[in-house]
Amino acid sequence: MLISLRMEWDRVEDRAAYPYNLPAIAQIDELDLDAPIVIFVGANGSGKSTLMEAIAVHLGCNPEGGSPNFNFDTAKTLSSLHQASRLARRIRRNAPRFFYRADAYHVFATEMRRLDENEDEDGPLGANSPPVKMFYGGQDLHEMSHGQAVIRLLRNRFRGGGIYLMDEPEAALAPETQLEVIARIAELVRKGARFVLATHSPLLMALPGALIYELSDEGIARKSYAELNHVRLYKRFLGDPESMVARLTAPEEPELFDD
Ligand SMILES: Nc1ncnc2c1ncn2[C@@H]1O[C@H](COP(=O)(O)OP(=O)(O)OP(=O)(O)O)[C@@H](O)[C@H]1O
Repeated sequence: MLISLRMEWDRVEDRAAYPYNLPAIAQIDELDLDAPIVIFVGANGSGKSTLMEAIAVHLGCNPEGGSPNFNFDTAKTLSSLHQASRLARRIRRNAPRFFYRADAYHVFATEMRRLDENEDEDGPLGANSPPVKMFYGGQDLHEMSHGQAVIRLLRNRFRGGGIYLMDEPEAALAPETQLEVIARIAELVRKGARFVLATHSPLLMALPGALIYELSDEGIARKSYAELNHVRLYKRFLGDPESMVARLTAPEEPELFDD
């Protein structure tokens, strides 16, 4: 169970620098995370992945994705947010944990293949451990579609009692698969698992019992599903796509839709 992310502002040298200059991060003193599902929603660049990475590092996960046993990195630079914050939590030392991030998925799948092909190197679970792919349904992740792999991960790898971070899990998923993800996450939560998601999906935002934070230029605020900007925009669009597109594509200055 995650309890909260507490900022230690006295450890921050430059509040004007990334990531402390992001309005959402700047506003945090203690962010309540005490819910079975926590969801970060917000515009591109509002700081969702930055927050997710810091939580992942606190949990001992590889910030580029995977479990604590994975150790690869991409060109992405990790922010210092984890050094300036504390994650209060109550979880078993050996509780399974995993950080799925859509943007690093192919690097993760390639790392799994490399570990399974390289017999001289111990897998992430140590010497004589079974091939890593056995934990993902026995198939090389590169041999399935990205979306199929996400479902495998949720079905075969994630367990009740685990803690799972997912950054934009919807990136590869058809809407009907997102509904399957909702069902599987709800089932795992009933079995004691905990989830933290960053998402743009109005489907996943409807996960029951979720504590939802909206990140924006104004900062970070707890919101109900119906209050979320994303949800209101989707509703307006789907309620009348023709006129919204007509207004956006009109030769005169397009109208913005932020109310
Ligand atoms: N290493 C870095 N150094 C400086 N700025 C960074 C760094 N990483 C991210 N940023 C900036 O911080 C902001 C927040 O990035 P972040 O990836 O957390 O956003 P996000 O909410 O996850 O966005 P998206 O929805 O597009 O994934 C962005 O404006 C980004 O350009």
